[in-house]
Amino acid sequence: MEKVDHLSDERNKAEFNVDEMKIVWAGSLHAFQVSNRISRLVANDPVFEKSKRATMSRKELFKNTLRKSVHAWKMINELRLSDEEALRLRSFMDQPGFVDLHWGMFVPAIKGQGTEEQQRKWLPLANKMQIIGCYAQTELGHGSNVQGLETTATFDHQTDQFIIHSPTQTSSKWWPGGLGKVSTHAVVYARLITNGKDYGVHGFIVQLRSLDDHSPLPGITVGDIGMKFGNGAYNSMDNGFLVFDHFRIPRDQMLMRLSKVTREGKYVASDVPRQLVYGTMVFVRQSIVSSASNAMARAVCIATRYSAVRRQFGSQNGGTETQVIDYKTQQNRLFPLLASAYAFRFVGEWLKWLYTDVTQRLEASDFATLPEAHACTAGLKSMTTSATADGIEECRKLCGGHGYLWCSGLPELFAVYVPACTYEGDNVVLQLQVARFLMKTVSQLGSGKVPAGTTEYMGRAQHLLQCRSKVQKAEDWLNPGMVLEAFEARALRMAVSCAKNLSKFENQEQGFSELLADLVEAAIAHCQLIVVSKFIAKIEGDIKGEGVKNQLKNLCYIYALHLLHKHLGDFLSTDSITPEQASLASHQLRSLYSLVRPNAVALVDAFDYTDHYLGSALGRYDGNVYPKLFEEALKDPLNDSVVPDGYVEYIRPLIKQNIRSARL
Ligand SMILES: Cc1cc2nc3c(=O)[nH]c(=O)nc-3n(C[C@H](O)[C@H](O)[C@H](O)COP(=O)(O)OP(=O)(O)OC[C@H]3O[C@@H](n4cnc5c(N)ncnc54)[C@H](O)[C@@H]3O)c2cc1C
Repeated sequence: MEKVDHLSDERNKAEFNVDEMKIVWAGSLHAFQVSNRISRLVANDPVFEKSKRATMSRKELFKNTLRKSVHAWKMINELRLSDEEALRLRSFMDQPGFVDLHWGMFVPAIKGQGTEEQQRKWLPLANKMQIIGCYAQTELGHGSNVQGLETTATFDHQTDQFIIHSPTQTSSKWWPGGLGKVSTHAVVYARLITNGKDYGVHGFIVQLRSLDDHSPLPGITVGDIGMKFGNGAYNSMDNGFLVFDHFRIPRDQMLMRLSKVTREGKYVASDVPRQLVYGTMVFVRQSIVSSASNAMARAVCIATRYSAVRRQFGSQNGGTETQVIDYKTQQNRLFPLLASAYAFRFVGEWLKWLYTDVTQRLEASDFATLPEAHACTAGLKSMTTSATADGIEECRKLCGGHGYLWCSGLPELFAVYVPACTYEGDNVVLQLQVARFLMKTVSQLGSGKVPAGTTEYMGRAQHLLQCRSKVQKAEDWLNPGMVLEAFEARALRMAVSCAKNLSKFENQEQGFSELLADLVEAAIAHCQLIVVSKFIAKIEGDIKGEGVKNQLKNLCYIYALHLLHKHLGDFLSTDSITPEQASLASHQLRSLYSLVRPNAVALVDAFDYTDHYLGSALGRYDGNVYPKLFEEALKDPLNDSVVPDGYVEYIRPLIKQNIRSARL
């Protein structure tokens, strides 16, 4: 049968080379080729089928995850996939599971915090998956406040062991992914106590389950914490609890790269600087920012294709109705999200570079840029995940009623994505770390210390505190210098205003608590400036492909001007722009929407997502939405029979007015 493409008209309208844009989106020709090949490999393998997840019981879903994970592992080995290809395969498999934590947290923790000897012992086992690990930090009583953790690791001089213990119910480990049912080992964070002194929280490698029959070792109680938000969704993951009852591990299972305990029980800090741990944190957070762009892109791809297919109102003389994507309200909600997907992609790319830079500097014992790198990754993790979670929900609404159907792919995407606002640091707590860093930077202005990296603009404080925007006509908002100056002035003025208000308090900490909300706003303004500036840097660079750069320029200014519009209060109250300039920005934004409109479908095609990965009846490549919706509906277990179970017991007695015969 000939394939229909309901979106071919849309694709024909594109004013740029989509294949070249695919390469820009992927980051390089090589990255595109890997993603393209691996995503199709996954899509064509029946084991990776995922459309029935919503109707599976928790146990079926969990077993299905085990099956997929082991099948993926087999493919990785048989096809001798590289680390990069294996990572892509797990990501296109698109089912949260224990492997995410094994590769994403357990292995990096050993690499970052283990001595060379410990790495030689544990990494080969982990790399072959002969042991499966998780990352057990959070407890029932404490997550954000890591220093408040209660689990103890007390050194026993006589046996040369640590005794790991959960002294209270609130000290039970609670949340670690992969812990509940699968992991054989964990990196456990506990308070190190030796010679009666508490040295604070440290990491330990702890075996949890027998490698013969998988039963928990004596002294360990472990299980799953129960169902989470949304059907299917994140419930494929066995987030777990863990209670220790005086469980013993050999001394050499303390992760000893940064500090160690000697045979005599002496605590010795190593000469390896503590800051090295931050390198791992920068790595994990940059990968979260990349995932944010992926999740945003998935949601936007679904909403854009469906908005082009869906028609409501506007028919004249029996003609076709208006595509909902042509409504300016739809564009005003959708196109900034499309622009955000690209913006987060490029800032994620830059963060990868930053990670390499930080690592090289750390190796040369240069810690100068670390606080700035740490603050900016924390802030970007927070800002991009919050915007993405909100963006997915907005895309669901953009798809009207059908967006609420499971088979739209959006409810599950939201349910799986939204905890990214909480794990790896609660988003508000992270912005407060950024705010502390900003307050410190402001307080040092004038001291001769020159702000660097993403705070470089603060070095131009004198100018930025006084300057007036030079925007005079709408097109001026397409001038990178003018856009950047408005964002820099706003961010700096908000930070300086917080610093001034803080200085009114005698007690700085009390002042900080009072001003928390303002401080978070200032931190967000700083992070938005980073994303805007990295997008501008991207479009000012060398970009190949007919029309590609033009499209990216349009998206870049949509991203910036939409933020300006959304946070107009900040821009106006800090006097960074005038009300007239704000209205010119809105005018320019509307023109940009018109430029993006004919390219919208091609711009989401550039993500190169397979229908398998999208998992959406609404976002299908061919736009053949309505037959697919029917097909999905008919698959529902309720439609297995025409007359439902329960008819005889309940419906019939009700309509026959014979309730007494109902089996209650
Ligand atoms: C799906 C999922 C997977 C997870 N996986 C793991 C894992 O593998 N391993 C692991 O160890 N943990 C894991 N976690 C736990 C996660 O890391 C913590 O939940 C997270 O760090 C937040 O901490 P919390 O739960 O203590 O939140 P809380 O800190 O209790 O947050 C509650 C509220 O208090 C606010 N708040 C807290 N402190 C402050 C402050 N100083 N100032 C202002 N407001 C504040 C927060 O903003 C939030 O609104 C996972 C969590 C989830 C949801």
